[in-house]
Amino acid sequence: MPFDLPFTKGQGTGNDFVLVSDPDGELDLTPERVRAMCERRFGVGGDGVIRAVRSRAIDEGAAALAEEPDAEWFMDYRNADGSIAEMCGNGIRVFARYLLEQGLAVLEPGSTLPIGTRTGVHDVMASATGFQADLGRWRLEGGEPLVRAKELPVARPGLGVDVGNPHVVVAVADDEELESIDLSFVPVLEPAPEAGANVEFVVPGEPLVVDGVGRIRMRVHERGSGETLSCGTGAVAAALAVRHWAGEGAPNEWRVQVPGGILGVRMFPAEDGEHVALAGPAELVFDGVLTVE
Ligand SMILES: N[C@@H](CCC[C@H](N)C(=O)O)C(=O)O
Repeated sequence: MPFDLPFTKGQGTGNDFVLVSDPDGELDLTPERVRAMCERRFGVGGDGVIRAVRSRAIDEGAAALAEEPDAEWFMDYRNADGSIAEMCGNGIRVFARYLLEQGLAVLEPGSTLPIGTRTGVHDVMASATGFQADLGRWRLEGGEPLVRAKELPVARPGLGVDVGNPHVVVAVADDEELESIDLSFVPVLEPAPEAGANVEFVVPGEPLVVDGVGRIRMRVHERGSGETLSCGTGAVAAALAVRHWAGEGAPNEWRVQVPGGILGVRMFPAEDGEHVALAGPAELVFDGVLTVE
């Protein structure tokens, strides 16, 4: 039986999402339904779907509650092709804005909102440009997969970066080369990571550092969504990769320019090792009601 599903459209630096509320975990979010919602001509349109579900209502939420009993809400993120992703850096800021505006959560000035995800609990707080999320620990993957992309003149070595979801960052020659890549075609990685990867094409700034802040330009092809105007975890991976390539003395603060705007990335020491935080805007655009088949 078709049923009505209220939704909110949101975006962060142009990475756009369809958000739905399902507090008791009753919605069967099949890949077909996600694809229909994200379809830009026949549906609402989006790079992904975000379901707000109470952590206690789903099995995956149990780990979040064990880590942080105050993580009442779980961000269930799906890519536009219906696949499940571990994490979404732009999505978590938009999710926080959604919870607050729906009256589902409260964020006192100076406090943090813990949000359950498949990569653990992440604290979100207000920031100058919108929200900042502590995305936790990260790691560089071994190996240098070769990256081929349409209109990229040569295959270039990439650097695998795991920020909860998988990324491969590849530096290209200059802005002209960055713009010329045709990301309507899926970049080819060799060897191909089993679970796929988001691929970030970056141009480090010249100069790289201005007033202590590193600068990067980036385009991205997202696993499960294609080229997007922005990828938050991708910006984090890009900053980590460029800092790694720059070596000793490279900054811990980065400004990443993506087609949809600017994101801030900051690495900082925490009790369990270095964490990385992502800051940027998060907007809700419109509300509606979908008829779901
Ligand atoms: N756009 C997101 C990342 C969404 C998930 C990604 N496509 C994946 O499959 O890992 C972001 O802002 O981080």
